[in-house]
Amino acid sequence: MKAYPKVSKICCIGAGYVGGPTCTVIASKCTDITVTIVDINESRIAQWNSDSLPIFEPGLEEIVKSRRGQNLFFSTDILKAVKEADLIFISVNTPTKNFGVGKGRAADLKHIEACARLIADHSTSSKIVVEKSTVPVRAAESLSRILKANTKPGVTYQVLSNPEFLAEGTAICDLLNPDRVLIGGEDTEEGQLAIAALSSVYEVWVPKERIITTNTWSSELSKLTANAFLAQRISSINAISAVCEATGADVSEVARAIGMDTRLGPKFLQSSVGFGGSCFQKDLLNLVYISECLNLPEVAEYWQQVLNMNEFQKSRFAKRIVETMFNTITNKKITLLGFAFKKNTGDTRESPAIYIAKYLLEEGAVLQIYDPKVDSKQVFADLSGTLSVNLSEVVTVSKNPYDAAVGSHAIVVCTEWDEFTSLDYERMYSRMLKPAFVFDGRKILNHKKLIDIGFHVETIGCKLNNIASSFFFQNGKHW
Ligand SMILES: NC(=O)C1=CN([C@@H]2O[C@H](COP(=O)(O)OP(=O)(O)OC[C@H]3O[C@@H](n4cnc5c(N)ncnc54)[C@H](O)[C@@H]3O)[C@@H](O)[C@H]2O)C=CC1
Ligand SMILES: O=C(O)[C@H]1O[C@H](OP(=O)(O)OP(=O)(O)OC[C@H]2O[C@@H](n3ccc(=O)[nH]c3=O)[C@H](O)[C@@H]2O)[C@H](O)[C@@H](O)[C@@H]1O
Repeated sequence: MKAYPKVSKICCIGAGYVGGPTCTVIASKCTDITVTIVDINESRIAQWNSDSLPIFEPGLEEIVKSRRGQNLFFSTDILKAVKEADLIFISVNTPTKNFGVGKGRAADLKHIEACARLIADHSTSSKIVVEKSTVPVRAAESLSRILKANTKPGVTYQVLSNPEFLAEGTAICDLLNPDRVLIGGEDTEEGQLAIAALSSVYEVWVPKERIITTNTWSSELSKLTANAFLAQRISSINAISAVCEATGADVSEVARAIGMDTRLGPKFLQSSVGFGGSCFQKDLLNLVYISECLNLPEVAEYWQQVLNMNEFQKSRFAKRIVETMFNTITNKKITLLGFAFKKNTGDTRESPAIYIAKYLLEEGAVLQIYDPKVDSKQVFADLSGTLSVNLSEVVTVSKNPYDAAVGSHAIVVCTEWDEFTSLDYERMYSRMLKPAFVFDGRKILNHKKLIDIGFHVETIGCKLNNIASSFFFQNGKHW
């Protein structure tokens, strides 16, 4: 068996949050490889080819602009790119199934299967096919079977698992300097050669000791496990935040104290309004479903609890807003700062802000929303559908935070954007009705300073000494 020839043409199917940045970085590091990123979504490809990229990711635009048209191409001509490539990444979406068996939990693999069939139908030369999307364990088996059942004479396939661990908002740093690159493949000579071929692409910039290889199933399961552990840490600290609120302990102090234990480490201990993003919930649901299918109900229940705790955290926070504002927010204007699921991204998928906004709207509030990277079209799309209110009458999306505060009773911080920490809160306060409330769902603001200004401040995981606002209630004075 000969080694695979050096990879010279890569096709990436799926120009989303993973396919776009991942293959852009490959193109920038491996200038001798032609990288073509393809998608069925024509407008997305048009945006990748324009000055206004379809996703915001710090550092991405510069790299795209430096390689686009050189060795990096964005195209809707999927067949051409597939035919020409010797290595194909499948980076399509694998959302939670919303119909049929496994509805609401299993991963929907229809896009992966469509790619497999397209590759099998149109390939006239051998390919390494790489699962980049997050998939259930043993998905590569189905992929392999579809490819092999439809193989043309003289064409062979090797299927590898190469899950992506980048986080949005830090994708480019994560890709340039990954903790590890994981490649799973068959334990056969051909499988090992395919692993070596993909590894050689990463070795251009990733130290070899950080490229780890496993069997295919371990690689697939490691991705689900990594996300499950990360989400579990957030749910764990959020569970403790509820205990803190009931006892007078402070979750930030607890997180600092436990995080200095080198066995635990300080990362992913930021208590919040709850985790969001397109993957934690989806991948946990998938792990729960797989465990149930494997007749492991105790395992399924264990991981389900991480999700339950996240729901509890979001609803606790939303209820607290209403309770604090005298148990009624009907017709009250509330300013939402942040709509993205985390800072440095415009992505709103599963954003806790959507949950909070819907809850407040159901309670009769009027929302004035500001997020530096989420436009009003996206906000209205995310809030549409489930509510019994006429959205355009009760939601305004502002271009700056000061406009969003005009006439408002409360500020609710849903996303930890850095710019929210340096706003002029005296100016915000002067535009608001009194008493003016701040609900800091991300624990990023200077609470003491806000209380000194006159705000009543509530946050996650600690009781604040709102002396200034108690004074207001005692004296009934208008501020
Ligand atoms: N978003 C993230 O930060 C991360 C996502 N992942 C995983 O990567 C995968 C992709 O995620 P995202 O990039 O966020 O999804 P996305 O929704 O942003 O992008 C997926 C793209 O695939 C395209 N597509 C779907 N079917 C296609 C087909 N048959 N032919 C051509 N294009 C097709 C869609 O039009 C879409 O543009 C998922 O499995 C996800 O779990 C893994 C790590 C990080
Ligand atoms: O598979 C995926 O999609 C990716 O999912 C996450 O990345 P991402 O969702 O982009 O962002 P995170 O930084 O993990 O944040 C997820 C959510 O948890 C929240 N979070 C994070 C950390 C923390 O300490 N506290 C906390 O509430 C964030 O605000 C956000 O809402 C993982 O971190 C990536 O490794 C993984 O590749």
